[in-house]
Amino acid sequence: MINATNLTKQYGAKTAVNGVSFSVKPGMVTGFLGPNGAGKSTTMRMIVGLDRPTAGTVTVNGKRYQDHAAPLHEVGVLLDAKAVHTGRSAYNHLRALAATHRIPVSRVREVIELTGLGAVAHKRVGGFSLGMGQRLGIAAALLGDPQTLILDEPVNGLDPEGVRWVRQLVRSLAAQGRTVLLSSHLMSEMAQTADHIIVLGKGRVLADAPVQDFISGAAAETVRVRSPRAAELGDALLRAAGAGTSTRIEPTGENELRVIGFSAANVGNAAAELGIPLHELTPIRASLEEAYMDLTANDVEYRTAAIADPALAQAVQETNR
Ligand SMILES: Nc1ncnc2c1ncn2[C@@H]1O[C@H](COP(=O)(O)OP(=O)(O)OP(=O)(O)O)[C@@H](O)[C@H]1O
Repeated sequence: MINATNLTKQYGAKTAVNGVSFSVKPGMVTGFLGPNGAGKSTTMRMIVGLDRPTAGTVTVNGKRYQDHAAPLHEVGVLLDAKAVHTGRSAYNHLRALAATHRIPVSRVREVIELTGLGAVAHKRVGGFSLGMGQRLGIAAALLGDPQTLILDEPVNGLDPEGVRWVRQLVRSLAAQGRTVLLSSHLMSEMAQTADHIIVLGKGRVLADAPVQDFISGAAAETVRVRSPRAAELGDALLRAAGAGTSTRIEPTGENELRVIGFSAANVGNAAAELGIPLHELTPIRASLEEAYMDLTANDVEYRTAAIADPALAQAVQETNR
C-alpha cells in the first residue's frame, strides 16, 4: 500500500508535484498516467526516497521508504533502466544488489530465469539492448520479493513478446495480492493491464478511479447509425435533445452518422417512432485513450503545434510514415 498526502515538490520556481493525495492499493494494478512533465517520475522518486518532498508525505506499507530497514524486501523499483554500471554483467549487477540485503545467490538465478535473461546473464550490461536493460531493471525490482512494485515505463523498448510478458507478470503480481504502480504512455497496453488509474496533469491529480468508471465517466455515449434517412433522423434527434445540450450529430459517410450524447436504445426508439428504417445501430465504446485525451487536453505541457505550411505538413507526415 502506498499513501501520499498533500505531496508537493518544487524545483526552484517550478512546482513539479502540487499537493497530490492518493493511495495505491494491494491486489490490483494501478496505472499512473499523465502527459510528459505531469509529475509522474517526480512522484515515484519521492515514493522511493530519491527526492525529498517540499511538503506532504508519502509512505509505503505505513513507513517512509528511507525508514524501512530492508527496503528491497518492501518495494521493488524500476525507475531508470539505464542507471546500471555498464561494465558489469547482469549477473554481477544483481549479485551486488542482493549482497546489500543478504539475498541468496539462488534468488539472483531465479529472477534471471523469470525475466528471460538466462542467455545474456554473463554479458556486459553496456552491450544490452533497451529491452534487455528493461528486463534487468525488472529483475532487480523483483529481487527482494517485495510486496510493492513501482515500475516506470517498464515496456519501453520491449518487443511485442516482451510487452505481453510484462502485462502477464504485473497481472500475476497483483493477483498474488501485491501493490503494483505502473506508468506507461501506451494507452492500449494500460487498458489491458490496469484495474485502477491515477491521472496527473501539471502536478495535480486529475482522476483517481477504476479504469471502467474512468472511461464511461469521461466520454459521452456514442452510437454509429446507418439509415437511408440518416439526415432526417439526425435532425429529429437534435430537436429532441433541445438547445444547450452537448448532443452532437456528425455525418461520417453517405447515410451514416455518429450520434454523441444518445444511447443506442434512445436512437432506436426515436427512429421507430418516425418510421425511419435503420441499417445499423452500434454503440461505440470509448477507449481509455479517448477518455484520457479528453481529460488531459488542457494539461499538456508540451503540445505539438498544428503545422500551417502544407508542404511542411506533408514532409512531416512522410517522415512519420
Ligand atoms: N531535477 C529537476 N529540476 C528541475 N525541474 C525538474 C526536475 N525534475 C523534473 N522537473 C520538472 O518537473 C516537471 C515534472 O517532471 P516529471 O519528470 O516528474 O514528469 P513526468 O510526468 O514523469 O513526465 P514524463 O512522462 O515526460 O516522464 C517537469 O516540468 C520537469 O521539467
